[in-house]
Amino acid sequence: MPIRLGTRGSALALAQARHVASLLGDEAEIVEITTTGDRQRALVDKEKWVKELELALLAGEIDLAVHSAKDVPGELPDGLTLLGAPARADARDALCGAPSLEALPEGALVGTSSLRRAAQVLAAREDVSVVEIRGNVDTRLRKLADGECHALLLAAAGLERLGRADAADALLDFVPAPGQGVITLEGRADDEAAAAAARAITDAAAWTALQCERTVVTELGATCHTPVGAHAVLDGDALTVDVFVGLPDGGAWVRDAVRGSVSDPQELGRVAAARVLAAGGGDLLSIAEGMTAPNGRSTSPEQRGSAVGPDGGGV
Ligand SMILES: NCc1[nH]cc(CCC(=O)O)c1CC(=O)O
Repeated sequence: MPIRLGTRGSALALAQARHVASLLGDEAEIVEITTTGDRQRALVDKEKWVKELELALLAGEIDLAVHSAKDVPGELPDGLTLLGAPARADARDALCGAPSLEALPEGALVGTSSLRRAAQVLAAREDVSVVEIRGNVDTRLRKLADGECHALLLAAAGLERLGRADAADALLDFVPAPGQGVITLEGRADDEAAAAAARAITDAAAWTALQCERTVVTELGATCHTPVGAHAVLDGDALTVDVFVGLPDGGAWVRDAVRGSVSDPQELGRVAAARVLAAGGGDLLSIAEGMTAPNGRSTSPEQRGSAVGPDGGGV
């Protein structure tokens, strides 16, 4: 029996599924999951696409769901588990339309729908305005070309996988989203054959980093309403995780990097989250949770503060 890989039908999702299929070789088959009316009604917006694949897994229609790891929520449904991840692509955020953040004109419109990217671009350049640019990667690049914004923030990994790496004019030192650049495989907890297939194409560094970054998110109690970044990097026996928590308007943030042993990525995630919470990250998370404006301009200027954090670090 071939391994059935479930994927969404977007260009990025299909590119990721084809990549996984090529790693698995002959025994993989791609099953494109299209949204059925009945199922869709039961689902909430943000997690819709991940949930759709999870329902197909639970129904036995597919054996492995192929996801962008950063879109996978912290909590998985009973009976499902993450089984592995192939080697990570570039985890960084890319700037399209300008050679650097410094080069953006005064008051430039920067397109993103990510609170995390908004928080970090506004922390670096408080004069710019964040505009919500939605749609798939090609749609967003077209909106940039059409002049709807001066520049666009996108994941370098998504651009690469779509053959559009040329559109990245700079790679930023923002803290990436947890799991950014990682493709992860989800399966049924009792499916040994699927687990073995996922294990065979798993890259230890990507998988270790993902465990650490996902632990940071759950320990922070972060949601999709809170700007949070976490990026773990292996260096021999050491694992370093860089964590960012901020307000969507860039007015205050905490960034801290913690180094630990590669042997316990979850423990490092717990330590890093505890440090960030102790440095004021917990307050930022509660304030951010209460802010609703997607462009991050819902707070008064008085709430703008200076950076805090154990390292007093900057973005
Ligand atoms: N939220 C959409 C999404 N999910 C994964 C990627 C890119 C691929 C990756 O990060 O692995 C993107 C596009 C983007 O953020 O620019």
